[in-house]
Amino acid sequence: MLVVAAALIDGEGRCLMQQRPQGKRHGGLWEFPGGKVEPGEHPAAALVRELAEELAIDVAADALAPVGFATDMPVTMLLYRCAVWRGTPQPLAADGFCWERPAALARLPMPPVDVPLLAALARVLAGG
Ligand SMILES: Nc1nc2c([nH]c(=O)n2[C@H]2C[C@H](O)[C@@H](COP(=O)(O)OP(=O)(O)OP(=O)(O)O)O2)c(=O)[nH]1
Repeated sequence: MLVVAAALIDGEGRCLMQQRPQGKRHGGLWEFPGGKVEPGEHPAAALVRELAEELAIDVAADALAPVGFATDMPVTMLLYRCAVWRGTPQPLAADGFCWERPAALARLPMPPVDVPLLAALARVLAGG
């Protein structure tokens, strides 16, 4: 299963994470917004679609920069970062969300595939 997700980064270097609804796989855990890539869909286009559906924001595909990928079978997740979008993110598909620096986000319970990707994001944002 190919999943795409976004690290939305605000002007203070904080990243948005959202809480998966109870009752879903990994319900209650904190995740990057995103979702499954549909058959034949370009991954960046899938992420633009998911961000519109989940957060009601407009993102241009060329504003998405790859951070890395990780696998926790059956999920392989591609993480992109994005610092430019139109609109104010709304938690349309989540139980809530928060903006925190990656070091603070590491304390939140999250699905296994997110752990190495959050660490990769922290390195990228630190410039290393
Ligand atoms: N969006 C997102 N999904 C993640 C993350 N980490 C992680 O393991 N996943 C998993 C949870 C889901 O199995 C899959 C994402 O698919 P989805 O969000 O479109 O699927 P869903 O569970 O909401 O919908 P469904 O399977 O009930 O149809 O990837 C993450 O950080 N962000």
